[in-house]
Amino acid sequence: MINIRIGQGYDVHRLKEGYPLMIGGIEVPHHVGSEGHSDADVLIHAICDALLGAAALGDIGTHFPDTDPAYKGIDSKKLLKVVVELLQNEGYAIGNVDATVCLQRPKIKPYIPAMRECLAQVMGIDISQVSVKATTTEKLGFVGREEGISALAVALIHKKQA
Ligand SMILES: Nc1ccn([C@@H]2O[C@H](COP(=O)(O)O)[C@@H](O)[C@H]2O)c(=O)n1
Ligand SMILES: C[C@@]1(CO)OP(=O)(O)OP(=O)(O)OC[C@H]1O
Repeated sequence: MINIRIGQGYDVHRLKEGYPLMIGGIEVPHHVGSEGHSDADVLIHAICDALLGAAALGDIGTHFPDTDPAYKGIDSKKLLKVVVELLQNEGYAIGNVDATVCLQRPKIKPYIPAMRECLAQVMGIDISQVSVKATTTEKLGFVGREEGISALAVALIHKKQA
C-alpha cells in the first residue's frame, strides 16, 4: 500500500532596499529585496513548510529558529536540503510541489525555468515535479503596495507501507 500525504505552506517577507531579491534560489534583479533572518527566500520557505506539513514534522521555524545565529543570512537552499533529508529519514519521497509567488513587481516569469531547475536539483527530483507560478495582487494589499512578497506552496509526498 502507498501512503500519500499532502502539505501546504505560506510565507511572507518585507521588501526593503539593500537586500537581494532571492526567489526559488535565484536572485531576481530589482531595486528592493526581501528582508529576513535568513536570505529570506519566500518561495523556498513556503516549500519547506509544505513538505514539513505533509510529513507532520512541524514548521521551518521549529527546525531553524530565527533566534539562532547559525541561520543568520543562510542560503535557504541549505534549509530545503535539510528538510528533504528529514523526510527521507522518515521514508518519504516527494511526488510533486506546486507554488505561487505573489509579487507586484517585477515580472518573474523569465526566471521561473531557472527557479524550477534549481529547486528540483536541491530536492533531488525531476523538474517536471516542480511547478512555480506568479501573480500580482492587482495593486491591492501589502503585495500590491510593494511592501512585501508572499508565496504559497503545496506538496505531495508518499511512502511505501508494508
Ligand atoms: N510578479 C509577477 C506577477 C505576475 N507574473 C505573470 O503575469 C501574469 C499576470 O499576472 P496577474 O497578476 O496580472 O494575473 C501571471 O500569470 C504571471 O505569469 C509574473 O511573471 N511576475
Ligand atoms: C528561515 C528562518 C531561519 O532562521 O528565518 P527567516 O529568514 O526570518 O524566514 P521565515 O520565513 O520567517 O522563517 C523562519 C526561520 O526558520
